Amino acid sequence: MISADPPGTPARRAAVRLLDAVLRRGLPLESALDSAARDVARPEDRALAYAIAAEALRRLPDLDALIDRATKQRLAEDAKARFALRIALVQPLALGTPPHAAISTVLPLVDGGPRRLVHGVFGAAMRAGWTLPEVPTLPADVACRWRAAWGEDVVAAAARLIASPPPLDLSFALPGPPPALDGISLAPGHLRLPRGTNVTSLPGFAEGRFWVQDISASRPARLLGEGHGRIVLDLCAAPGGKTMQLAAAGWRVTAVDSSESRLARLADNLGRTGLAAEIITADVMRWTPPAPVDAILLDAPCSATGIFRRHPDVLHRVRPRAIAALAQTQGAMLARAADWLKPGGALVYSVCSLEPEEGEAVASAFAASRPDFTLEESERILPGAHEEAGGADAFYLARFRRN
Ligand SMILES: C[S@@+](CC[C@H](N)C(=O)[O-])C[C@H]1O[C@@H](n2cnc3c(N)ncnc32)[C@H](O)[C@@H]1O
Repeated sequence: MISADPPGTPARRAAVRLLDAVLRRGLPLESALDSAARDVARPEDRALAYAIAAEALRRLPDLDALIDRATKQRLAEDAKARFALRIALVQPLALGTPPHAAISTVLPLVDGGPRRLVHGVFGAAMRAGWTLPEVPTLPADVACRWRAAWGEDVVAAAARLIASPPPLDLSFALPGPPPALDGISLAPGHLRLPRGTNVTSLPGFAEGRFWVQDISASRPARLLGEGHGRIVLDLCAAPGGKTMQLAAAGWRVTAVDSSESRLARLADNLGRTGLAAEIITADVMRWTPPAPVDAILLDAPCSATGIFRRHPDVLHRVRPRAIAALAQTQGAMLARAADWLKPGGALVYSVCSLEPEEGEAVASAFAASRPDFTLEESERILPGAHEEAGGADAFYLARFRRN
């Protein structure tokens, strides 16, 4: 059977399914893609579906405000028409899609349903020339949580950051970037290129001269310094940004992670960069190393609310209960890992979270329960850091020393 739908419709259908996966089922955007785009064959169309859904999540409160302004009776949060309108409106208002291309590919998704309503609201918004605010509005519960933790300035900086995807940050195995790349360096071994740069086509990528890693994500491994052949456990290591940094800094790295698929990416990354690490597939809560080690980096599983620019889904699906559960896991992992360290060794704990329950609170509970450890250094990276250069992910990191 030949479908009469316009060619771009499957990508929009996948975008609606992605929104549904995040907002109604609480799934991460990235992991929902395969299922949502199951009938989308071309990689470009999958990428388009992802980009539309991600942009709708960045702009959700503002899109909903427009929809509410144009409807006499407020649509339910999970109404089919609201989902279709979010996907239709975000395209001309934030992605530069011509309005007719946006609406003609969305209307087939509501055939036999609220087609007239979707068409009417979309047309009204276009005719009235409504726009989205330059600085997006954060979801109210998230703004309230971050305001209580960090204050109004941080909430405002976070809102400014979410307006666009981040620039491309590279980490280099060798000091100093190759001269062919023109960007800004914010730290030794770091180079920032404009957003949208295609990393695989850069000179030096195939030869493994660098890997993609946000400037903030490169901070935890820097806290361990040069390895000089000493042994480090990289716990929760995949896909391996910190493993590569540690190997490049002269550590003998054992990388442990429970996810086989993520470890496969780590192995690919090592293969491309020519760096070495022992790879172990294991649950950190069950595994034990054969002997005490010189250093440990625990980049623990977390809410990932610090990387909301890349993963705007976290703004809509991470709730306080999940944050509390993750903080508990982090504390348990930290307590377990601490016993594997030689006296004098360093233990780095990090999370890409913007929740103090996951960073500061876990580190202070650990420090209070382990007098044999000293907190030597800690850093909280908040939205607003490096803003003039394009921003940075939010992180918490701490280095403890075993006395
Ligand atoms: C923040 S990511 C790690 C990022 C990585 N360190 C890097 O720099 O590329 C957290 C990782 O923890 C892993 N993980 C979660 N629970 C785990 C467990 N119980 N044991 C081992 N790994 C676990 C996940 O598979 C995920 O790869």
